[in-house]
Amino acid sequence: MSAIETVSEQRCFGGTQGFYTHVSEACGGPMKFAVYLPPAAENGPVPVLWYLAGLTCTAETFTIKAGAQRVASELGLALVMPDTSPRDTGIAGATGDWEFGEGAGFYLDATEAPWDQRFRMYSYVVDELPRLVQERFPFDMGRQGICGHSMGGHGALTLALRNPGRYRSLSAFAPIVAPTNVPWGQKAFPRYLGDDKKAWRKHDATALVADGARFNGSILIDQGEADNFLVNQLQPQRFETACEDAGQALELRMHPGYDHSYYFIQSFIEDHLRHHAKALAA
Ligand SMILES: N[C@@H](CCC(=O)N[C@@H](CSC=O)C(=O)NCC(=O)O)C(=O)O
Repeated sequence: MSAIETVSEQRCFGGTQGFYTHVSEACGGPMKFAVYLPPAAENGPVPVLWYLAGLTCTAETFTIKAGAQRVASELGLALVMPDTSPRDTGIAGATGDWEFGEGAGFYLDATEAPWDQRFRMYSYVVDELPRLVQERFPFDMGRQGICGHSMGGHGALTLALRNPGRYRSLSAFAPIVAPTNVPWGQKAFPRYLGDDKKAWRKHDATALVADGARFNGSILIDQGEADNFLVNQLQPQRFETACEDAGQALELRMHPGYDHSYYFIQSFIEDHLRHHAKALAA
């Protein structure tokens, strides 16, 4: 595991917004990530909220567009924003398609060549990056939450469901809840994971809940009703039904007029941060 190099650090709401890079073992090359440290971090370890972004996004997208730092500062919550995939992989077919490859890592460890060499975002986000950041930043790793948007919402749900006890709070904006049943997953999963759909189920939040996985707490999901991807790609009712059948606590809030953009995320990010801060209170 290589050292973290600082790209930039700037004062923000009394804390520090930083961008960093390091060489990742899991992803076989350089990776970028962002961290917001609230002012409370000057006095001791603070709880950590992981934010996983969607297709086409980088570590900058949420950091710049969501407007999360003001409330994170107030709540004493650190934010960590990983990139959405390895970059500059040189793998044929890894660029040029916004739904697959670079910028579209789907928070899984690919098992199919050539993707299995670099596209290992599950191990990166669950294992490598937490070990790295806890050495550098004053994080209370006993108080971690996870949130994400769209492909990153899929990441947040599947990582939390697969790692009981790791994350004490869970929320998502417009998540892909059933990738095995929608075009985004049906396009990416055969290439990353092969054709055996049994292997896809542990990367599908709805299938995970149906197969017995649970999150110990209530899951918050916000979804815009004017989201262009709602009917074809997102289908939150699939997850809602699975949670109802399983007795998994879920608050799914539908918002008329809101689309898939960061204007939607900006509008509700404060609710999510407060949801996490409440669950992560010491
Ligand atoms: N280029 C695409 C649109 C891509 C897009 O909307 N990406 C979303 C995430 S979609 C699911 O993971 C996003 O977060 N974009 C970043 C942003 O700043 O909005 C197209 O042509 O439709």
